[in-house]
Amino acid sequence: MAVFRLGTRGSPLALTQARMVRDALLAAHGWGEDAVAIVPIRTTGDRVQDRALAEIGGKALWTKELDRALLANEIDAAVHSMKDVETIRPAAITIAAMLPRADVRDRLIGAPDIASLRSGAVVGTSSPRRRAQLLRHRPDLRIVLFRGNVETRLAKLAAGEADATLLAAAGLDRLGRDDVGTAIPTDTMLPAPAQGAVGIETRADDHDARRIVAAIDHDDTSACVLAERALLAGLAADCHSPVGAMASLAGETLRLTAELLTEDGADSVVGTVEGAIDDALGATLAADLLERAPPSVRRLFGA
Ligand SMILES: NCc1[nH]cc(CCC(=O)O)c1CC(=O)O
Repeated sequence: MAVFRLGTRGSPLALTQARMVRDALLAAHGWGEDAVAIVPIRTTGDRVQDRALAEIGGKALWTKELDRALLANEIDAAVHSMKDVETIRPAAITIAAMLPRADVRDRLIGAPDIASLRSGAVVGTSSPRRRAQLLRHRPDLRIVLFRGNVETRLAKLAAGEADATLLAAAGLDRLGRDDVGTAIPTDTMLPAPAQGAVGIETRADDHDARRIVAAIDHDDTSACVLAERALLAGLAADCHSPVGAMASLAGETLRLTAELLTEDGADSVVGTVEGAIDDALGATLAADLLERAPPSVRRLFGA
């Protein structure tokens, strides 16, 4: 069999995730080391580090170059942090599998918890969700733009560019930095939709690649993350919107909680739905939230 080519971004976290996918494929198919090749691809999001994501085009920063490589048959599959994958994908690309989800929470680094940050403390983040959720609890905080990969952000913090920052536990753990920061409970900060999930995309018409990748799909993770993504679709939102969402499964029952906030965190709306996996829960919750949202929140969403 030809070598299976796995495209990925080149950041340390992305490469680690690609190796996790490679190892899962080797184990599932009983393949030797050389059966899967990791192909790093540089993305716009990696190149531009100094501006807010929304300013440099917002969408498709992390996926555009990987999409192109996939559609040009330069790779057979692409590995992504599902959190960074646009809500609406090209019809020729399909999400073929997800690895078991890691810790979905955010970790605060620089203070034991949000309440113990000093008055007026500077917190570095480029996430509108984290910013809004922090300001809701602590309107006195000063939020500064923090971008770059996980190591870059930790270095900025160490250099004193901020008093604290927030990072996904999943990314820190995968990089072996499980000693860094304190996890924030999800009822204080609802995570980003799809946080902690690694997904693998293939060309929609590549049935061999789909079958190869589907062998490592973790059903429960896929069900939860697809529900969270359906919510985003119902809101016409993406990973740059101040939205938190988290699904969980208890037996056959899927429970989806989400919240929408204004950018300053002053107004918000939260809701939960429960039902069977194929009950279109994301769309139902999106409609419910939009209906109940204060006008200040509703203005940020909707097609
Ligand atoms: N937007 C960057 C990004 N995309 C995925 C992760 C972490 C890994 C994950 O959530 O699976 C991170 C870093 C962070 O938010 O701290």
